[in-house]
Amino acid sequence: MTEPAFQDQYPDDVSHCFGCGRLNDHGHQLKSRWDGDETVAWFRPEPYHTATPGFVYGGLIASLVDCHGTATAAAASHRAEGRPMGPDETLRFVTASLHVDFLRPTPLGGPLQVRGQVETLTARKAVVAVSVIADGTVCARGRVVAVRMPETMGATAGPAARIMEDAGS
Ligand SMILES: CCCCCCCCCCCCCCCC(=O)SCCNC(=O)CCNC(=O)[C@H](O)C(C)(C)COP(=O)(O)OP(=O)(O)OC[C@H]1O[C@@H](n2cnc3c(N)ncnc32)[C@H](O)[C@@H]1OP(=O)(O)O
Repeated sequence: MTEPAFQDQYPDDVSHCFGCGRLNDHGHQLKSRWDGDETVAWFRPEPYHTATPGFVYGGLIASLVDCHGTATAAAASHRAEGRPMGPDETLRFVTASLHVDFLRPTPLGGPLQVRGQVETLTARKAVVAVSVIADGTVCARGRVVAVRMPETMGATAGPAARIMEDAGS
């Protein structure tokens, strides 16, 4: 049986993210999982994710790197501390820094593989290298610095909570 995705184990209060929140009907709902010591997610861009005809919009690619990076940080932290992921056991990470190099145009039409590798991990911070691969070719490389989420960013903390509530999510 397939392991549940990291994002499907996030508690409800951090599941509204546009890139990966399972409770965001308008978002990408990215799903990341372990693949040995690396992490992997698959995403098929739609025609409305176009940059120029036939190629994927860079902002979409950046959001895949972002959400796969922070999910990898959370999962790696759980693994390092020997704590299973789950809604009651939360090590939450947000993006402090997001860097993306677009190496070559990313073709639209097929699935993209997003792979993550933890470069460094401490209790408070993870640095994750992420590759975006189309049909075996690395089209973009990114690096995410993910830091433990401040309390002020929880779902009950800001106006976003009210916006999501109003939207019925
Ligand atoms: C069951 C499983 C549960 C899992 C559950 C997970 C839920 C996971 C939430 C889901 C949601 C998805 C999330 C999507 C990813 C977003 O898109 S998140 C949205 C975008 N990000 C933000 O809005 C973050 C806004 N920024 C902040 O709140 C604060 O600046 C931060 C990032 C928390 C950092 O706070 P700070 O007080 O500056 O941190 P500080 O202690 O100074 O630094 C900590 C470390 O980070 C480094 N650092 C800080 N900023 C930077 C930077 N810009 N560049 C490089 N390094 C930096 C520092 O140098 C320091 O490094 P060390 O000295 O430890 O080596």
